[in-house]
Amino acid sequence: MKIAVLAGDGIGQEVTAEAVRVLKALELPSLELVDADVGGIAYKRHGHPLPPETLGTVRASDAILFGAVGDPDCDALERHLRPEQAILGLRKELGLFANLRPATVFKGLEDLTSLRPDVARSIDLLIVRELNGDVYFGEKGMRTTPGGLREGYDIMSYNEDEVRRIAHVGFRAAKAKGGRLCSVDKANVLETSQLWRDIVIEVAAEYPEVALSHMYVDNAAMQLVKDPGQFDVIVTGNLFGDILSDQASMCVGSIGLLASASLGEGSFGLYEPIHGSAPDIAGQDKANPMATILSAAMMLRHSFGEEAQAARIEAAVAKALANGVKGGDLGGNAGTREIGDAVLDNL
Ligand SMILES: NC(=O)C1=CN([C@@H]2O[C@H](COP(=O)(O)OP(=O)(O)OC[C@H]3O[C@@H](n4cnc5c(N)ncnc54)[C@H](O)[C@@H]3O)[C@@H](O)[C@H]2O)C=CC1
Ligand SMILES: CC(C)CC(=O)C(=O)O
Ligand SMILES: [Mg+2]
Repeated sequence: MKIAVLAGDGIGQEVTAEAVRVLKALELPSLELVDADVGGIAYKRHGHPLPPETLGTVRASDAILFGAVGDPDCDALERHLRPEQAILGLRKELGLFANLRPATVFKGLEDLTSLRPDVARSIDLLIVRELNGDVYFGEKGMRTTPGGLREGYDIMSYNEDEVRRIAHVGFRAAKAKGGRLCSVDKANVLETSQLWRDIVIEVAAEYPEVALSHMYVDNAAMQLVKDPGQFDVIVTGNLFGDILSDQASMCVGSIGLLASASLGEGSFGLYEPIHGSAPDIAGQDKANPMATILSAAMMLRHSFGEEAQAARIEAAVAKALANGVKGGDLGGNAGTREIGDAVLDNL
């Protein structure tokens, strides 16, 4: 069980340290953790946000525990040198095309979400976000219009195989979870989305037990706060999934609670909180590490088949929250380390 630990920038360092403490406390006999630089810190040390040494470490590992990348000092760099390219590069390079982002409200947090408690109580959602395509990976650049204006462009595209493989992930998840799959697109405007919808409908024929629906992304954003309980699984593209999952985090209380798994064809996976490096609170012991701790649980489940250990971590997080251990993101005053301690105490 060799895990590459890529803590990255800002609160990535702080939250990953707590997840590592939790993993070590499980005393798994074969656990091996190897640190590697990624993001802005890697750029500063090695001249690249995803140095070859880091890729080497990752390729020799069974899974990645990832913190976050992003550093305001690096925002003026050429795009290929910016910290965010590291996470995009890892996802693409390693073929991690399926990003699972569960959003479930923990018992006792129903009053602390951005929704009315009776609405929040119903949320038990999995967002399946495509991670290797869409506008994030299309041709992009700056050009000058015939009229002399500067123009930025980013090409949005999906080919049918890319849609088909993520559709299968969505259908399988929906089958396991409760039977409803909602495919979110913008087929009323975008050709990319029209193909997405056509292919999802094709794939649906293989999953007669799954109730498939389609929703435009603008409506989905609204429905997510109006009645999140209507969704079991949402399958959507890279951009829409990125946005809707940040929104879903506030339906369960905080972005500091949402974990994720990025998977490819095999057991290898990258596990990270859905949030970024949060420069506004970095280095202040204010970050909630629970999303990263829960990502470590997803890693044990998906990459190593350690269901009991994963459930143990999840139960410890739930108990810590039920005991009132809350960071500033949930209106409490527990620090990052204190939250980590509380999870450890409840393991
Ligand atoms: N996967 C990754 O590494 C990601 C990296 N980023 C990068 O992170 C940097 C900051 O981006 P933002 O748009 O500000 O998004 P962000 O997710 O870092 O922060 C958004 C807001 O949520 C708060 N927040 C985030 N995580 C929290 C936690 N664990 N506990 C308590 N509060 C938390 C922050 O303080 C901030 O107010 C940028 O450079 C961005 O590109 C953003 C998202 C994902
Ligand atoms: C920083 C971006 C590359 C990605 C992002 O916001 C995300 O994956 O949630
Ligand atoms: Mg995001």
